[in-house]
Amino acid sequence: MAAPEQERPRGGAEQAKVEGERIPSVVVSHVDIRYRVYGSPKRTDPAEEEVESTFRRLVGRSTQGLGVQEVHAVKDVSFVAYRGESIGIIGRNGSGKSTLLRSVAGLVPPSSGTIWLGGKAALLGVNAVLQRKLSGRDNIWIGAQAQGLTPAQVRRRMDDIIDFADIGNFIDLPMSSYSSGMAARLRFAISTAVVPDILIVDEALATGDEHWRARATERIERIREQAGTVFLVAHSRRRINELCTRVLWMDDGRLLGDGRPSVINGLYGRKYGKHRQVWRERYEEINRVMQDQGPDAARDLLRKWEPEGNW
Ligand SMILES: Nc1ncnc2c1ncn2[C@@H]1O[C@H](COP(=O)(O)OP(=O)(O)OP(=O)(O)O)[C@@H](O)[C@H]1O
Repeated sequence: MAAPEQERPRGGAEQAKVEGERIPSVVVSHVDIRYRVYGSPKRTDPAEEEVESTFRRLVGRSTQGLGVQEVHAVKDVSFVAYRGESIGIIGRNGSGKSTLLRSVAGLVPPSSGTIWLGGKAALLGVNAVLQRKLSGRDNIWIGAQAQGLTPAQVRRRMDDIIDFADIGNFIDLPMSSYSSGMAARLRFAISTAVVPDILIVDEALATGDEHWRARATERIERIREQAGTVFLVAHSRRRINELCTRVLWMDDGRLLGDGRPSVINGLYGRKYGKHRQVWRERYEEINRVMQDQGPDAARDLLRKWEPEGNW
């Protein structure tokens, strides 16, 4: 793995002295990512944007509008991640967290700048592709082999993966019959069956009950201990505090802060204050309602909070 000019270590023994035994796993150097979009202009009110983004994510309905524009989602971001770190990404909706991590996973090419990886990166996101028409068991076959396991290895690990996903008899039904929480659990179980060098988790922990969260947390912790690097986007600062050794704070596409969770979360809380916290809690509540009662109930709740919204 090459290092970019400005971050190039002095090498050999000198590097070990300077950085201890830290081994870089991801180097992101001056990365910019732009999307071309067809639609209405971006909302500027944070509350509106939050509700809209949540709604889009939950019920999959896109907003309509005219015109072509460019969204500059990630702006000149640079950092180095090391093996053994678990790094939380925080920032308001639309600040570029997912885009940055999708780019680290190789799914979105940077418009400029460079990303070096010291190993294989696996994205464990809400958008990971599984086959909805196939059963959970079939998806394990395909998904685990796609991650590099041999058929014999999949056979050996099958029970463990099924056990971890904890979806009972649904394992032999098509995934189209799964609740979003069940699908997320299966996805998580498949993605973590192989310990990747770099694991990227995008909000997977936001779905599910306390019991599931505890198990998922334990699994992430185990992967982290196995010397990989974990990136985590979560909408709860408590989760980030529990799981991460370092936090990157994205704001309007830029990397605004990088440091220990206690320090960065403190700053973040002061910047966004109470209003922000209210919407974070609402976000979690709407996720729960969506999962337990479905999209109609979620829409009712959104209407109650934001009567002016177009739900
Ligand atoms: N596929 C896409 N096409 C066009 N624009 C996109 C696409 N994905 C994201 N964007 C835009 O890029 C910007 C950054 O979005 P991104 O999803 O990376 O932010 P985020 O911080 O992860 O947000 P959230 O917390 O809502 O998930 C936003 O303005 C978003 O609308």
